[in-house]
Amino acid sequence: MSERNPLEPIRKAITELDSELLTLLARRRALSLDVARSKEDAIKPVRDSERESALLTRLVSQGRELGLDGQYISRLFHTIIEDSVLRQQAWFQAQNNPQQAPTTRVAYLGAKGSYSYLAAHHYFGRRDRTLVEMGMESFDAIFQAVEQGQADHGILPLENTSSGSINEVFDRLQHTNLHIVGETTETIAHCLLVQPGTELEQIRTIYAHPQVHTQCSRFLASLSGIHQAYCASSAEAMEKAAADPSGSSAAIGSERGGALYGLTVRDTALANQQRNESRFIVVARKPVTVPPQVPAKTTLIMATGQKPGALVEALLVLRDQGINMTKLESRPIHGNPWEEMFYLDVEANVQSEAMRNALSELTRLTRFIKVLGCYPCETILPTELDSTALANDPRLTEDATLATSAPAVSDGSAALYSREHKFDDTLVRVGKVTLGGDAFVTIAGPAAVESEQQIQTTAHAVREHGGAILSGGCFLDSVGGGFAGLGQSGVDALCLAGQRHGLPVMTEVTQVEQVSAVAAQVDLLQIGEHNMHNTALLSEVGRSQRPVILKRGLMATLEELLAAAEIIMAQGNQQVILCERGIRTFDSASRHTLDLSAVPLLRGMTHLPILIDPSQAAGRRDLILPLAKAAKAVGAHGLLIEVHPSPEQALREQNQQLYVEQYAQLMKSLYC
Ligand SMILES: O=C(O)C(=O)C[C@]1(C(=O)O)C=C[C@@H](O)C=C1
Repeated sequence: MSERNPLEPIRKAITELDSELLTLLARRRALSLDVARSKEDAIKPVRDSERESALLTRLVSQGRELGLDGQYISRLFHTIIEDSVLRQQAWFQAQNNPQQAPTTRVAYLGAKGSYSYLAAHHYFGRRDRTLVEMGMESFDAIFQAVEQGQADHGILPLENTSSGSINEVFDRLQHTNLHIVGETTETIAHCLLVQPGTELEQIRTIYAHPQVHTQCSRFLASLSGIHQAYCASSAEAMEKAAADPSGSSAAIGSERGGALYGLTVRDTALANQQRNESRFIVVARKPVTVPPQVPAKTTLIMATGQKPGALVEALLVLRDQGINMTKLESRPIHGNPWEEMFYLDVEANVQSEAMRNALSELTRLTRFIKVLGCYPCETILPTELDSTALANDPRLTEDATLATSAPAVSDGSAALYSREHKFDDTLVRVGKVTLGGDAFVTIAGPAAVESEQQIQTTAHAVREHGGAILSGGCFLDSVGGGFAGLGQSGVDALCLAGQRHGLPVMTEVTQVEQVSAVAAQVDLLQIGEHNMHNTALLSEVGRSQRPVILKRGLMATLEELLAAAEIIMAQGNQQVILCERGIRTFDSASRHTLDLSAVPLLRGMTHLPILIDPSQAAGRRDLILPLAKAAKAVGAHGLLIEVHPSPEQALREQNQQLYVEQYAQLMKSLYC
């Protein structure tokens, strides 16, 4: 114990500060309800992105002055604002539906601690409603309990980011008179739960719900000699693991659920996908109305009949009314082989004029149509603070008129990359980042992922100074004995760093066999200059559904680069981003010669986005800043920048990776 710095008074001070923070948070929440009251009078929407942006920008800069990093501030305030939005929405909803009782009987799958149980508490907790819990054995029993009046609400999982749609619930929705009255999206953090003291090697059986099996299939496949047993719910799985007298059973479930059964966490993050989320719907006998201040979602089912173009015609109705569709799912119709029922989620209030028009038109076009419910949209996407949005983008859009006559492919039709095939610029979405629009996007990271620590530190710097995507090589050429990359463990470390720092991630693939596994993990793939002519690799990436950066070969003409892009696109993948990274010329003053004229030329020849990689072109740090500025000036859509926490100790490319301070300087001069 330190006499000079005794612990207790410091802890006391922290406890007092934390209490103050809580008081302030409660005051903020009360104010947000005052805002709701004011918006009710003015009929203003709950969400105001401009206000959020202004608020966050000020908080991030104020926080920086106090030594707090921007990522931390924006994450913290997203949670606070999300609470504010959801509380306001719940308040509006209660105003609009005053008949709601303070207590509600909720039917959910499984017993205490199941994911549905947690979702029910989360959803109704926001509404200050007291729950009478009714754990059920099946989805059908939930529907029946609400249909027959034993329960007021049912909560049902509808889809999951790893395992997809829950067909049983979709199918049962075809045959119920219940209404969807709400939704909630929950993070499903699967943990391996055991009795206290049980070690991994003692486990003989793992219990889990079949959906959970699917979501954790990769983790489960990595185990050998362990019996994997299915359960009707995660709660039953936990019950079984807790009741095993030998203590050699484990369950997959949530940490909070496990605690209810006296189980402890042995392993975490078991799901195949980093973002493992489930969307639940809430059903009731009576529909609710959603006030105009609250963003609404409407779910409908329809059968269009089997004439050509029937579905397209129906979807065009939505487009014509300016209604955005967020989900389209099809399920067989029982008794009508090969006929499909379509489920649609649209961002519209059923009482709005657009939706009323759409419904009356759709009634004319479909064989069957029914609104399953209109309810408040509770997926609150964070307002992203994009430093690029602050930038004054001087791109030369008129250069698109440089279009050369579009080349054709062998059957005479226009090449897929050409402006003749598609005149408008392609926008490629990578997570929440858009490449190819007006924004100038910087992708940054080390030449190679060297360790977890190195990529975490770099990710922090990339994010803190406004980088949009984190990059890092994992499979590298080792010509001349250089560092060949960490392979799969590098990809894992890169993804973890991206996840922690809220950045999508990009890495290069060099062999056909890597593509499907890497594409399942990262947000953006890259084909390096040495592989621009590797037709097998181009085709394989073309079959994947990940966007891909295609780098120009050292000795390739622009037409050859575009021909390589065509190979990818011909396989189905239209999300190709081109990258100029220097070509071989007679002059060795810099490693390669950055061909900046490629940018305006390519902008005429293709609709695909174009990036510049000044790090690889120059091969030396001092040229990166001027070349990056030039890239922006000639109309590139963004940059690839190499940055390393200590470049002199880098395992490769020591001369071209920026120091973090240089990277910060570069970002400042590009964006501020
Ligand atoms: O200022 C408002 O309009 C609010 O509703 C408050 C608040 C917030 O919590 O700060 C919440 C939601 C809006 O999108 C913007 C800000």
